[in-house]
Amino acid sequence: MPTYHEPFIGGAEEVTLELTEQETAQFRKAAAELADGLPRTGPLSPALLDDPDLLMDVELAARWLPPRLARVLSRFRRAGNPYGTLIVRNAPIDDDLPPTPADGAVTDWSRLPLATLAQLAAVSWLGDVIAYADEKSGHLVQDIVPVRGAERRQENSGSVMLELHTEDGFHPFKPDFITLLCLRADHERRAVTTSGAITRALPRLSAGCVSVLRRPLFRIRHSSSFGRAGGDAVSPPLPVLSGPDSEPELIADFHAMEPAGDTAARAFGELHGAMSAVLVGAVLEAGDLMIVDNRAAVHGRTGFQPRYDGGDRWLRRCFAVADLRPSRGVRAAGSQVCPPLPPGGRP
Ligand SMILES: O=C(O)CCC(=O)C(=O)O
Ligand SMILES: [Fe+2]
Repeated sequence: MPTYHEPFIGGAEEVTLELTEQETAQFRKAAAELADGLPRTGPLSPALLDDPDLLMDVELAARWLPPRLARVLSRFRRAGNPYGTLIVRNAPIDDDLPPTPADGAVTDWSRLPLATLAQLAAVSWLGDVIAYADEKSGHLVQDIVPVRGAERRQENSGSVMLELHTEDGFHPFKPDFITLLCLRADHERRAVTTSGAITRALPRLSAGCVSVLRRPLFRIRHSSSFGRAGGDAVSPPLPVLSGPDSEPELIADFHAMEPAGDTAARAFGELHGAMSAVLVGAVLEAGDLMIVDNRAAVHGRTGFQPRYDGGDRWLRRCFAVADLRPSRGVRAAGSQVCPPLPPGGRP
């Protein structure tokens, strides 16, 4: 009788940078100085972040990040690493965190200025921040929390195992980098954020499989929030692999991707097996910042048990693209937010 085996998930020590106390203090100082420049009266709306002057200030302040961190981020942007993943430990976050929001969004982040600006500062070393009106209200920094009733959804509001995926693989301006800053771990430390890099999976794939994965035989169903008006939108047929033989780029989603025909389905199954064999991951703790190169690796998460008691797992997510220009035709002037996808999915 076939039995289900949890995939082996390797440790992420090789890609982890643990900041020293001094480095955390230096990072905190840069974020705190930015926070001091924010309006001080009334609630701070997340929409405030979509402001070219503020993002410019963030970029300038990021020059004062600890040099060891800045170097690692800059190198990752330029050259990546074999895991397509970085974990920075001991990033600064706010001391007096509010309860984890039950409904999946914080509309006032006046108690989260440090975490917010620290994350944006780190992101500015990777590229330009980007967001999508279809997703989490277009917030540049988004709250990722378990939502009651959504437990079984293959989305970040769920708490069952989240299948490996490219983030927004169907989107013409998908992110190049995903950053996840943990404010609170799950109660039982069961939620392992995983990633699988194509360069590490590649040696396990047959030549036949690779050639099928390079053909446009794979469509992705849009996440429920995107391009909804026309019903269940799907992407045009895409190749899973593209680019150089030894270091290809990857778009894959083991929940939402539909291979066309048996040959494509077999190749996709082979890729899933290979990815599952090379996974690395970590239970993210408060102050852990995980960064995934969305072109080089897929990511996912093991299941966990939410309690909905205000102390649940809470990550904050922020995306970057290496080049903001390709999306200039769809974004409003001065905004980093892509408008809703039309029903067909293409702007
Ligand atoms: O919850 C996690 O660790 C990852 C969630 C995820 O895939 C995402 O927010 O994009
Ligand atoms: Fe994701």
